[in-house]
Amino acid sequence: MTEIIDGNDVAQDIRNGLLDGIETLTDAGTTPCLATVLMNDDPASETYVSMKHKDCEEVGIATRDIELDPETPAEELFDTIDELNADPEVHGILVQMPLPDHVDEREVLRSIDPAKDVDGFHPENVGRLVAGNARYKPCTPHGVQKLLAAADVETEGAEAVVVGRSNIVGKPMANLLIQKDEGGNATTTVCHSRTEDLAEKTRAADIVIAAAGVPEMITGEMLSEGTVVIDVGINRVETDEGSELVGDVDYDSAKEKASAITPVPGGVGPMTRAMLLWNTVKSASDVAEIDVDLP
Ligand SMILES: NC(=O)C1=CN([C@@H]2O[C@H](COP(=O)(O)OP(=O)(O)OC[C@H]3O[C@@H](n4cnc5c(N)ncnc54)[C@H](OP(=O)(O)O)[C@@H]3O)[C@@H](O)[C@H]2O)C=CC1
Ligand SMILES: Nc1nc(=O)c2c([nH]1)NC[C@@H]1CN(c3ccc(C(=O)N[C@@H](CCC(=O)O)C(=O)O)cc3)C=[N+]21
Repeated sequence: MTEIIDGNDVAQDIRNGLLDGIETLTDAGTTPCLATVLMNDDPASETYVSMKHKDCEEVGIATRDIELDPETPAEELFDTIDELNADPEVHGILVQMPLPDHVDEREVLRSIDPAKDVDGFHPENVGRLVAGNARYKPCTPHGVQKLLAAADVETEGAEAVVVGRSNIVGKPMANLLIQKDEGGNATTTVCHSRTEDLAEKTRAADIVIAAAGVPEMITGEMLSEGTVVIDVGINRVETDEGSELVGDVDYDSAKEKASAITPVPGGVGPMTRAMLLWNTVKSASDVAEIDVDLP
């Protein structure tokens, strides 16, 4: 039987596991607070940001909701980030990607106070992650680690294949998998668009993590029996019945081979949001100098 790993369930467990810590911090006068900055008109981004706010509300994390017109001069975005950096009540800052073309994404990531960079995208935090001294694990790869742990998948000694090498998913995922740490110690191969024979790599894997942004590209035919399949992809495709959300994995054929698999939606997506809350609580706990148990 193939185990369907339910990301909504695991994410709910994470949120529940944060409640005590949030209460402790709030009672001590430090209510964790996440600020989001949205500067694009993409309806999907608006949906994700509003889901993040709803999650925060559920667990008692305060929020700031900043929306800038996509035409806004870059200077104004930097002023906004500076204000949030300086605001002692704000513990996490998330600037929703993508940004408009006239805004330099790297400059934005550098401008966020690394202590409030709950995405973990600031170069200082990227460096710390690579050096094995992470301050914030990036939310999506961290969420994948939690999903694997929840499904009792042993990463130590496993052959892991990550499909995709982006800065937000593929690279940090591979970094976590090779860490000498729980949820790491995997022998990890990173594949990308120039990989010669992808199917040869995925067939040799115990764990396949698909983050290519190509709808349903990983098929059952590319997998060996018993592989654990984590589908990070979120692609909106048009079908005869209207628009539909699909992953990077061809779910039906992959499910025939996999020992465990994540669905889309309801897999990695909710975990990304849960780990954002996790990082925000960690930030508040660091500021308050109060240790709280994190799930
Ligand atoms: N569930 C969640 O919470 C999140 C989901 N996502 C989703 O995950 C997916 C990946 O996102 P992201 O990393 O930002 O995407 P990017 O487009 O930044 O990166 C995609 C990567 O996949 C590689 N790739 C593209 N086509 C192929 C191919 N045919 N074979 C092998 N590798 C390929 C690219 O290679 P190259 O470098 O050579 O171009 C690149 O490294 C998207 O569907 C996105 O929507 C993203 C963030 C969070
Ligand atoms: N600074 C920044 N940080 C991000 O973490 C970030 C970003 N920018 N830009 C966009 C991507 C994408 N992303 C998702 C988060 C949650 C779901 C999610 O919750 N998905 C649900 C619902 C999907 C739906 O119904 O639309 C699911 O898969 O079940 C999806 C995608 C975070 N991103």
